[in-house]
Amino acid sequence: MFVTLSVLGLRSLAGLLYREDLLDLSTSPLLPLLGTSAFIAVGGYYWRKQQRRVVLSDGSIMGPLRRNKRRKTLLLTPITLAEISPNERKRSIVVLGLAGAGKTAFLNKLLHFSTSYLAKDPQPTLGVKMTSVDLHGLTQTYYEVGGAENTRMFAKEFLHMANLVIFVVDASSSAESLAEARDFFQLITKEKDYAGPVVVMAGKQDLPGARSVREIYEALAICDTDDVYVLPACSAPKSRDTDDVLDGAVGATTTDLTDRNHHGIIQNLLYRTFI
Ligand SMILES: Nc1nc2c(ncn2[C@@H]2O[C@H](COP(=O)(O)OP(=O)(O)OP(=O)(O)O)[C@@H](O)[C@H]2O)c(=O)[nH]1
Ligand SMILES: [Mg+2]
Repeated sequence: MFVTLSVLGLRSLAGLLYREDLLDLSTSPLLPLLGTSAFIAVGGYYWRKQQRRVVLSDGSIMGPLRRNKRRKTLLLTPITLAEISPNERKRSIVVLGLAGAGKTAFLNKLLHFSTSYLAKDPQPTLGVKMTSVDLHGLTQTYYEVGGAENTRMFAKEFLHMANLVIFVVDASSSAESLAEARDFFQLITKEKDYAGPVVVMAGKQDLPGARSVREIYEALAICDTDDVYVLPACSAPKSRDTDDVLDGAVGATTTDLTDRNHHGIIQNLLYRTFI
C-alpha cells in the first residue's frame, strides 16, 4: 500500500514536471531512491516494534526485543539446541540478591532439588554455593553468591564469566530494603565486565504486600533499554491459596504457568548467549 502510493505519487509528480524519462520505471533514476525509502520505512517500523517491551499474561516484563551494541541477546526468536555446537553447550549463571531475598529457595525450586522449596530451618548461604546441572541440553553451572554484605562484594568477581545473571528480590520487603536492592542491582548492571542479560525474580509473591512486577521494575530503577527481564516468582509450596494470591498479584495465571515461564525464559536466554 505504502509502496504503491509512493509510486503513484512520484509518477504524478514526474508527470507534472514533464519528465517523461522519470515515468519509465525500468530506467528511472527514481527507482533506487524509491527502493531505499521503502527499505528505510519498513526497517524503521520493525526496529521500533522490536524496541517495545512485552508484558506477558502473567505480568512478566520482557525486553527490549532488540540487539544493541553492548547486549548480546535477542529474545523470542526461537533457537534450537541443534544450532549450538556441542563444545559451546556450557553456561554459567550467577544468582545475586540481598540476604534473605530467596535465592536458595528459588534455585531449589528451579532445579527441582527439593520438593519442599522452603527449608524448615533455612540457613544463610555462606560464601558462594556452586551447583552444576545438565538441563535442556546444556551444562549449567549456577553460582549463588550469599547476600551477606561481606560476601556480596565478591559478586563482581563472578560476573566476568557469567552468561546470565539472576537477581532475586524479596518483593514483600520494606522500602529501605528495596532501596538497598536497587543500589546492588545498579552496581551489577553498570559493571563493565558483564554485558549479558539480567533476569529479575520479583520473589515471595505469596506474601501480603508483595510488590507487583511493575512496581519492582520501578523500584529497581530499570531503564527501558536495559536487557532486563522481570518475572514474578514464588518459592512457597504450591497450594490453592498461593495460586489465588498469585492470580491476584500478577494477572490471570497459576504458579504452574509462572514456573514454566521461568524455565522457558532462562533456557531461551541461555541458548542465545553464545551469539
Ligand atoms: N513465603 C515465602 N518465603 C520465602 C520465599 N522464598 C524464600 N522464602 C523464605 O525466605 C527466607 C530466606 O530464603 P533463602 O532462600 O535462604 O534466601 P537467600 O537469598 O538464599 O539468603 P542468603 O543465602 O542469606 O543470601 C527463608 O526463610 C525462606 O523460607 C517465597 O517465595 N515465599
Ligand atoms: Mg542462600
